[in-house]
Parts: sequence; structure tokens; C-alpha cells
Amino acid sequence: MSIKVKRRVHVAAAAIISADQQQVLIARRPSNVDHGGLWEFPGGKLAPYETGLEGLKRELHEELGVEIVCAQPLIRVHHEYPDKHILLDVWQVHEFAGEPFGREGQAVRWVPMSELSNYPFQRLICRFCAR
Ligand SMILES: Nc1nc2c([nH]c(=O)n2[C@@H]2O[C@H](COP(=O)(O)OP(=O)(O)OP(=O)(O)O)[C@@H](O)[C@H]2O)c(=O)[nH]1
Ligand SMILES: [Mg+2]
Repeated sequence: MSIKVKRRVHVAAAAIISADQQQVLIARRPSNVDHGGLWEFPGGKLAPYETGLEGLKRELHEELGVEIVCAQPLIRVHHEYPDKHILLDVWQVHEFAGEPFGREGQAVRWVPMSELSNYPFQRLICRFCAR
């Protein structure tokens, strides 16, 4: 009998809120990655040497070309996927510099909070949106 130990993955993601507080920025995962085609809050895996905020800053620069000016922790969610355990720290980003765009070719969209449920999300975010 073999025992399979799941990978533990620590991820930082951002709920980036528009200046008028009405919209949130979401991105669609490229089709060739895990959960491809689903929408998500931008972010990614932390490197072992990074704090959550350091990792989030790096990811938002890499994925969207923006620099975080002001962010605060919003919620921490654990989720079991069949092959891995995800610990997702979601930050709320109130202020950022630059104009976000999909630096990795991914679709990026500002969406009114009330319309988030129209977008097929990765599992964790469904939980986050309480649907
Ligand atoms: N960014 C992000 N990742 C999420 C969300 N929900 C969720 O389950 N994840 C999972 O968390 C992990 C984050 O990985 P990622 O693919 O964004 O990582 P990354 O940007 O570092 O990419 P890379 O591994 O290609 O360098 C994936 O397993 C992804 O499925 C979410 O809302 N945002
Ligand atoms: Mg990512």
C-alpha cells in the first residue's frame, strides 16, 4: 500500500478594487494551465523566502504590470484539491500604480461586484464569494 502525501501550496491572490469601489479585477487562467479557462483573482504561489505581501507584489507585477501601493489581508481560505492542499491568502488592494493588463496574454476584466457570480471561478473563489 502506498501513501500519497499531498503537496501544500501557499498562494497569495488579490481582490483589486476600483477607485469608485464598485468593481473588482479578475483574470482568466490561460487554457494550458491547471483550471485553465476559469476566472480567478490574480496572484500565485509564494516562493519559500517570501512573505505574503512580497509574493503578491511580485505576482501582480508579473501578471498585470501594476505596483501595489496599499493592501490589507482580507481572508484566508484552505482548500483540498485531489492532488494538493491550497492555502490561499486573499488581499484587498485599495490602491495601485499602473494600468493593469494581461502581461501573460490572459484576459483581464473589471467586473461589478454584483456580477461576479456570472463568471466561472476556481473553487476557492466560489467559496470566497459565498455562492
Ligand atoms: N491566483 C489564484 N490562484 C488560485 C485561485 N484559486 C485557486 O484555487 N488557486 C490555485 O492556487 C494556485 C495558484 O497558482 P498560480 O497558477 O496562479 O501560480 P503562479 O501564478 O505562481 O504560476 P506558475 O506556477 O505558473 O508560476 C493554483 O493551483 C490555482 O489553481 C485564485 O483565485 N487565484
Ligand atoms: Mg498566477
